[in-house]
Amino acid sequence: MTACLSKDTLKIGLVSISDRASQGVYVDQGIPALQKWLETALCEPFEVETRLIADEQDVIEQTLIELVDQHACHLVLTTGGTGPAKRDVTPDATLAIAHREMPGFGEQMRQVSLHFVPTAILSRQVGVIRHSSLILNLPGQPKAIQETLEGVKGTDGAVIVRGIFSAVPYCLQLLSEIYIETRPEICESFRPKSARR
Ligand SMILES: Nc1ncnc2c1ncn2[C@@H]1O[C@H](COP(=O)(O)OP(=O)(O)OP(=O)(O)O)[C@@H](O)[C@H]1O
Ligand SMILES: Nc1nc2c(c(=O)[nH]1)N[C@H]1C(S)=C(S)[C@@H](COP(=O)(O)O)O[C@H]1N2
Repeated sequence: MTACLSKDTLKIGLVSISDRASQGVYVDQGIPALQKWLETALCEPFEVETRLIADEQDVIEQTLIELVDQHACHLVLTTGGTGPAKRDVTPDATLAIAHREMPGFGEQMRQVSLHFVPTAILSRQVGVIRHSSLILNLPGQPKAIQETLEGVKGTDGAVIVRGIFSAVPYCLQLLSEIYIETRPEICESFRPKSARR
């Protein structure tokens, strides 16, 4: 296992955005799927702040602001509400509270997801920076969490299209100097040689 070198503990906000899960119509699978994937992929302990909320733009905005500004999450992952339906407003809320956009994350997620479903093009998911935090929208299907974070692999396990999490450790390092490593068999992360510790 790779040595964990960060002095600060990584703090991650996990936000499941679903009308029905938040009303108890079905059990939320978003937060458990996010947490499970992170436990598998990250080589070091991390803290989470979780929220299960309805598809209401003002509630989503306030939740993202709270997780970044009050809880100082280095990374916030949302799941759900990225499509074209009227109540799918996660990307709109994310952009409304963003300081800077990171278009590569949305582009790469759609690339990855097109290998799984032709309707991947319907996801309006975005990646943004607020202060020193990275916020990424993942689609709502629980299986989309692993797909987009980990990418597309062949039957032999070889990577066909890289998942977005490959770029997350270096992005966090550039934003807040936190240094995290991933387990390469799950998701190999990259940083320039000069940035490696
Ligand atoms: N938190 C969740 N837990 C379990 N399944 C979910 C969750 N969120 C979404 N799904 C599943 O993925 C599908 C697509 O997600 P999407 O975000 O578009 O939800 P939706 O159809 O707008 O409904 P809702 O907001 O009520 O979950 C849902 O219809 C549901 O089957
Ligand atoms: N990896 C992945 N991406 C996906 C999907 C999926 O199942 N897997 N579903 C697609 C569908 S059907 C829709 S409508 C959009 C938006 O989904 P959301 O509203 O659940 O966020 O995400 C797309 N992206």
